[in-house]
Amino acid sequence: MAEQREMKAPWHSGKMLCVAIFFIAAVITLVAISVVQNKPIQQKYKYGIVLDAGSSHTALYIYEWPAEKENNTGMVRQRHYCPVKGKGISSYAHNSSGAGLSLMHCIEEAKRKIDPAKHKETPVYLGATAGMRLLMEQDPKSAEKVLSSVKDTLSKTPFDFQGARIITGQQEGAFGWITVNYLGENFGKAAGTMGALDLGGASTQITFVSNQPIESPDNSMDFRLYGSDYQVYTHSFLCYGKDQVLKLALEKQLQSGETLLQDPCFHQGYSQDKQFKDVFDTPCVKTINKDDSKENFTHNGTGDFAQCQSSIQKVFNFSQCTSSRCSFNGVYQPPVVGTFGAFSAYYFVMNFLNLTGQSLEDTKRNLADYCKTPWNEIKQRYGERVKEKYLSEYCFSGTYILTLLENGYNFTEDTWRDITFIDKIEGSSAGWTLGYMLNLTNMIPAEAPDTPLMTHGGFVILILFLSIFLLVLLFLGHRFLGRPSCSSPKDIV
Ligand SMILES: Nc1nc2c(ncn2[C@@H]2O[C@H](COP(=O)(O)OP(=O)(O)OP(=O)(O)O)[C@@H](O)[C@H]2O)c(=O)[nH]1
Ligand SMILES: [Ca+2]
Repeated sequence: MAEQREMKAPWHSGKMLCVAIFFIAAVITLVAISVVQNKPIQQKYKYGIVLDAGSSHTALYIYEWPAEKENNTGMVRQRHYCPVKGKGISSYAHNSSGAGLSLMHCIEEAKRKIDPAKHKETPVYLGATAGMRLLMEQDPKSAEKVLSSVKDTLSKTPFDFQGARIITGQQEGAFGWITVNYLGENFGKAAGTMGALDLGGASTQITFVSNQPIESPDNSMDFRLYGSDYQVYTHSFLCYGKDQVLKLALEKQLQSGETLLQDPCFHQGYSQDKQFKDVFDTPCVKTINKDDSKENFTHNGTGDFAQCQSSIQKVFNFSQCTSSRCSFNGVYQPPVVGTFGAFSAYYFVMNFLNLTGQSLEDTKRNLADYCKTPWNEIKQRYGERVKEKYLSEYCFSGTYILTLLENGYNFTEDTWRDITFIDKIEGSSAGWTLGYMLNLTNMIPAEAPDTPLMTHGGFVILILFLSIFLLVLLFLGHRFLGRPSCSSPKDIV
């Protein structure tokens, strides 16, 4: 009996412990199950649409991101790209209603790509760049009509239309810089940011964080992003996109009133009759120094890189500079520093010419070889897969890119290595559109978002692990130590 009394107290406390453990395990398991059930494993996505109304063409981008992580860097990704058929919206100056209509095919595609239940909450933005800036300068009434036409079309879509406007060159540069650094997840990190080089058809932008104070307020933008302050140098050169520079270069060569143009930037054997108005019909070409009685000129190629470079240098003014240092045309620019991502036409051209990832010297040598290749050989080699207009211009465009980077922005043999020619980063195109949308939807916070101590998945796994651990503990306790603790009184006797 004495033995029985001695055993009674441990049996009672053991039973209590046993019940407590069962209770805790059950509660934890229930919590874990409810956590798993309440939060679907499948992410909920949000969408945003941006139309890039460029000078040469318009493109529609659909972006998507997990709804619960919209403030984290690198979360927004490009889901879909739709190139609008035909030319840019500024080409509809004399047929403005055509501008809105031209977007319909891509809008229909966007409707199919995005879940109809999400259409109403999906913002759509249109930003127009240098082509519309030039049209606004040349013919503001037509520019307004073109903008009204695209606004009209976009406001009739099921999406949440947020406006169609001409963005400034400064915004274009800054948002391109935000895009590449957002996709590269560079914000808030010690490693620093990447500069952005964008070459369009009608303008070109250079944007980077300088290691010197920025002398001109027009070229300076301040951002606080993810807890870090950035002072960015940016400049957009209107008329220095590759299509407009071609017109400037032709105009310089046509100034003598010739109707036969021997052009070193085109391949030997290339010969095309062209209209003077195609060269002079732009506000970028100011001097109208032609013989009005003649409509056409013959454009012949001679294929000489060195002469092409000297001819292109004439479109830059290197002589006037009122700041401590300039790029060209009297525009202040601090020395280039850090890495750069070069996209849009920089990529199209350098990728076609296979000139990415080479030293400046090799790039020049290879480009010189390409330029001196006769036109019929070029057509034979690439004619099947490349549009003839693009094909004829690669020697000119490559030479312009080298001249702009080396003589214009002052990249050297050394800093040339810091330039990467990029098309996409992690599947999303490099360009201003993503940065523009992130800004307008307030998705780039000034401060780094509070990171939860643990991800949702990690929390679920931890809870399950703890539950299993407690059950194992209970089993072991029961098996080896606690026979008395979780057994019936009969067993003890
Ligand atoms: N070779 C080649 N050129 C292209 C391609 N796509 C566009 N281009 C040309 O490259 C130049 C720049 O194109 P984009 O970056 O789209 O220019 P954009 O946005 O229309 O012009 P901006 O308003 O000045 O930015 C233009 O001259 C285009 O005609 C391509 O796939 N291959
Ligand atoms: Ca562009």
